[in-house]
Amino acid sequence: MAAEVRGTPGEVPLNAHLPSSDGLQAEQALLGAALHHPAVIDQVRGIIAAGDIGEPVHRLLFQAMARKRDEGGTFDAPLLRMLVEDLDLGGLTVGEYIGRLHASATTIGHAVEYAKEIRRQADRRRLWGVAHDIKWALDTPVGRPADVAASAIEMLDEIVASAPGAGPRCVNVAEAADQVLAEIGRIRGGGKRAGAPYGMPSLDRMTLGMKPGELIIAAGRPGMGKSTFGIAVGLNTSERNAGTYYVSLEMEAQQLTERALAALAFDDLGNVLTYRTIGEAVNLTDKDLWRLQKARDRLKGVPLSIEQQPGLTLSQIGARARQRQARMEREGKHLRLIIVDHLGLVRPSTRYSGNRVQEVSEITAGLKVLAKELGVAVMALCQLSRGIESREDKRPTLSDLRDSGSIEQDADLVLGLYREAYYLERKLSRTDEEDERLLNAQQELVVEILKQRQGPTGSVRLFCSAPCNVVAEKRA
Ligand SMILES: Nc1ncnc2c1ncn2[C@@H]1O[C@H](COP(=O)(O)OP(=O)(O)OP(=O)(O)O)[C@@H](O)[C@H]1O
Repeated sequence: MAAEVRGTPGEVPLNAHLPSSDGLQAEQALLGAALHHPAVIDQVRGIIAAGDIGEPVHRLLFQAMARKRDEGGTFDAPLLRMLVEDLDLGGLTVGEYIGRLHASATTIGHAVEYAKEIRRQADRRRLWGVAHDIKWALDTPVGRPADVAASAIEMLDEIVASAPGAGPRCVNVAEAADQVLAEIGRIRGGGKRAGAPYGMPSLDRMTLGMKPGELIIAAGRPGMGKSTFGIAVGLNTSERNAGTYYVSLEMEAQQLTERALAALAFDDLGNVLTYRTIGEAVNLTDKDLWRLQKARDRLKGVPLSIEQQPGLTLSQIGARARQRQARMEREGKHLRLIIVDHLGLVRPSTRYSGNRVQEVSEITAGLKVLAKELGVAVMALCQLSRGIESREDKRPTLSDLRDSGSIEQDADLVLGLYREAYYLERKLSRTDEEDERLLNAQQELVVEILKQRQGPTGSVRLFCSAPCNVVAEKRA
């Protein structure tokens, strides 16, 4: 059987991958208890999986027990002997070992505690694994320290992300109903709705805001205003003190901030200050500079963080979002919204390399899991397929979602963004009627609610100044 793990700080022991004696005892006690009461396996499966069990023969027995329970069956010591190969464990067969586990089991009362200890030991072994990898990388003078750190963060994050007890996995429906009624009472009493507002009343009314755990897809053709919309929503949300994490895979933080400043400096008195002018810097008047100062003051203390590293994978986004959430909590703020700009630029894992449909499915499913795990809304901006351009009616539909049907499946809400002015402006010759339509549509963004899991579809017409990155409620 396995030897005990011993290590001094700074030193990675050779046997770190093996369970400690505490871990071994916990595994033996748990399996012994399960041999007397198979339901113990159901009880602990929210805490441990077979991969958490350190001793290979224990893992084998746990897998056989779990398989039986999955089939709706039960087991006892004789049946288990038949289910696993009777290997020689060095002077003892598996069959004999099962007999010992059965005979030495004392109580089932502590099964959950045993499972927690097994889990703790498994996580310690994983931590040792990371430490070992770091040490190996340091001893080997190839590779960049930043890459080693990135991979270590990813592995550490997997330990954090898979930790049990992040939230209840299964709730009783009556208790859930109590929670719904309590929430109704809270909102009727003037409390804020859970989640994050778009800050555009007509869209908030149609959707009830961006709820925790929701995946929202905001889709449109290039130039249609996806980033404009994403930034406007991010600003609105964070200005209402709802923490927002903007993952900008396309734009540098500076460009994004120029857009944010233009949006905040916007007034509807005709003093146009575009983000392009801000970026150019040379044509700014004193008044413009004063407006920019005011806009900058509005951003003080606003919980909006911009991630500007391109080429992030989904698990890197997840790891950074968790760090961001922890940091915001420490600062007394709460992360409510993650915006990914845009979905097509999330670097896929190597798992489905080349199969774009599977890659996109993996990313959208992962974003949905992230939303649920962190209890925040995730909005992913997404490009629509070129097919629209050859249609007479260029308003977006669900079938224009490129690459994968899973976007539509995984999303709780799909918003199609459409600016008719974009197309009319580019027409070589316009009829009088089109000229009039252009006049009306010049400052309009239509948000088509193409799918809403918990509500109606429909469309919302918003005011939009694309050059100033403003999207807002239309004046009556
Ligand atoms: N100064 C300006 N004058 C006129 N139009 C502008 C100006 N600045 C930006 N725009 C327009 O605003 C739109 C920018 O939209 P945005 O970047 O939000 O689109 P997007 O859907 O995110 O596009 P992409 O997919 O190409 O990133 C573009 O159509 C662009 O032409």
